[in-house]
Amino acid sequence: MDTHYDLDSVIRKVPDFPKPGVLFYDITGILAVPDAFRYCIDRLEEMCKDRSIDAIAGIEARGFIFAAPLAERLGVPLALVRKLGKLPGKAYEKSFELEYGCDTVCVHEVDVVAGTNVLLVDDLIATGGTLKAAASLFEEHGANVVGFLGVIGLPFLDYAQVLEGYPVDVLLEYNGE
Ligand SMILES: O=P(O)(O)OC[C@H]1O[C@H](OP(=O)(O)OP(=O)(O)O)[C@H](O)[C@@H]1O
Ligand SMILES: Nc1ncnc2[nH]cnc12
Repeated sequence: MDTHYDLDSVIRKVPDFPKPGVLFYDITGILAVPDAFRYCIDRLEEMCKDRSIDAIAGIEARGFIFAAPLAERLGVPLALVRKLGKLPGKAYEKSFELEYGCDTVCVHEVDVVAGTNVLLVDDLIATGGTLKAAASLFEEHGANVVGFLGVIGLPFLDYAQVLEGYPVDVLLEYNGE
């Protein structure tokens, strides 16, 4: 078992960013402390033990930071779920609503392999809209979404309801101000 690290102590809380009324949970504080970052990846890896995972999908941009080292540790391919206009190859697209806006996610068609088990990874899960849209990119083309992993969960924004039916795991939860 890894030594516990108090992640809350390094996550900065920024009121009214990027819009009035939003309390922003800033993971850059985790990245500034190697022990904290390593602890996150250790814990995420632990959560993947005894699960059948063929690939990791990481969500742009902050999700990439955690998804990439996790995929490398597990020895599985990493698919990048990117915002519109960023992928050079042929891509599937899906639009969705955010806590503070609207967006479109895309994935290269070649990274969606029918019949494979994909685990989706992000830094933070709020409404669950991003992950739900990302999941549909895979499921609509024959891949299985086996669950979602996040560093931070905001359950008061009801992601559990949006992602109902899937395993959802986070390292720590915040319940609003
Ligand atoms: O559960 P949801 O309500 O969908 O919100 C969570 C998403 O919002 C944030 O990304 P953001 O779109 O701010 O992009 P960034 O990672 O590029 O900063 C966060 O990194 C998640 O991807
Ligand atoms: N409150 C929040 N803090 C950081 N990232 C977010 N993504 C969506 N909501 C967020």
